[in-house]
Amino acid sequence: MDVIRTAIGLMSGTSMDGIDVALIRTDGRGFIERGPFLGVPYEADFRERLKRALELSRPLTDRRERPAELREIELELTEWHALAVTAFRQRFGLSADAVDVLGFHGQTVLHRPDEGLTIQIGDGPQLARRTGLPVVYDMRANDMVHGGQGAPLVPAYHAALAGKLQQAGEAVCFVNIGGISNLTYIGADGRIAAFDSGPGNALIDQWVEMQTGRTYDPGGEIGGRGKVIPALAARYLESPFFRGNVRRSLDRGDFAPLRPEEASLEDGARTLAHVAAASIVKSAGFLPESPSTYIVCGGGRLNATLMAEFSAMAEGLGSRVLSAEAAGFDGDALEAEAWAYLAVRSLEGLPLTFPSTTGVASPVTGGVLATP
Ligand SMILES: Nc1ncnc2c1ncn2[C@@H]1O[C@H](COP(=O)(O)OP(=O)(O)OP(=O)(O)O)[C@@H](O)[C@H]1O
Ligand SMILES: CC(=O)N[C@H]1[C@@H]2OC[C@@H](O2)[C@@H](O)[C@@H]1O[C@H](C)C(=O)O
Repeated sequence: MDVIRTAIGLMSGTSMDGIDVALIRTDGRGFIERGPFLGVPYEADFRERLKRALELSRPLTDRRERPAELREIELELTEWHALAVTAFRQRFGLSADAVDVLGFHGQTVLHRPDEGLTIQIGDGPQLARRTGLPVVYDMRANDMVHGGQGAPLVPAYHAALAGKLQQAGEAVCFVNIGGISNLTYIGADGRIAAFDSGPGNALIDQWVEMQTGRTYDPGGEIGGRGKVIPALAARYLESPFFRGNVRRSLDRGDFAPLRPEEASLEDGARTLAHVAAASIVKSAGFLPESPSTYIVCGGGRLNATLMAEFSAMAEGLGSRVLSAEAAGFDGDALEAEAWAYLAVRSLEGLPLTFPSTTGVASPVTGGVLATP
């Protein structure tokens, strides 16, 4: 029988809003028992530090390079993760020996798949020392070494979850609307296709923050009062990203933010919600077939304006749209759960990525193990 491990996944995504912490028990294959979840938001000052880390990383050409200030931020990020693990353990009464491994994503600070470069900051050995737990980290690198895009990695977990769906026997597609959005299609025959689909919340967040100081559009309420400006939407939707047959993965900075003079607060938020919704539908055109059901996870599912647009577009094409919760999952926890799942797969030497998920030449494992 396969070994079942208890793993905690730690995800700090492109929205840079905090750390998602989730526990699962799994064999890294078909057995998955989902446990608790905790979101640990960053303080405003630290979000600024992360933005600074993106700036500092822009000129880097070697993924191991750490200019002094970037290294400082890496250690601060690692400490935030150690504190998040402590908070999670205390909240859910978990002793140290109740957990077998941590799956540590770190923070992507630069992602240039065309140059074979992806950089995640986060010090795995330091996190292992601070928590006293084994840590699997740096899970994107090996995929790139083998010709993959280095993202998305969550599809392996989506595929495992698909077996639990009532919709089994139909083509389903997980949509993650984070800072960037990505899709995982699982056909009725189990076939997988996955790729980044376009800008998600990051453009909306940047716009709303620039105009109001709030870090996102709560419930999509601001955008709900605006109208779509077609010429601005077209500027994003006519990007070469949506053309050509090779799907590529995205960096947070690949789509330029709106400029203040280009729209009112409300019209900008509405236009960018439209762009996020339409990007998913455009990219879904590259799936093997139109899915019967979309299952939406990530913070973007809480933006009602974005969701109304996406649902109308998808339903117009004959697909049904469900929130992760309606499908029996936790849409906030899913990426962190995935990182826990991938950590266990890494320990087992199982592939994390596949030709149909990242374009890697053949299925490869990944991740580096640090022990306390
Ligand atoms: N109540 C809400 N209303 C509207 N939007 C929300 C709400 N809560 C979260 N969001 C949006 O979701 C974002 C966070 O989503 P999520 O945590 O899925 O992203 P991420 O994991 O950082 O990104 P990625 O998946 O690209 O790595 C926030 O930045 C915000 O834009
Ligand atoms: C390089 C990087 O960090 N990419 C993220 C980002 O955020 C969403 C999308 O772009 C996805 O490709 C990926 O994250 C998810 C968790 C993934 O790898 O599946």
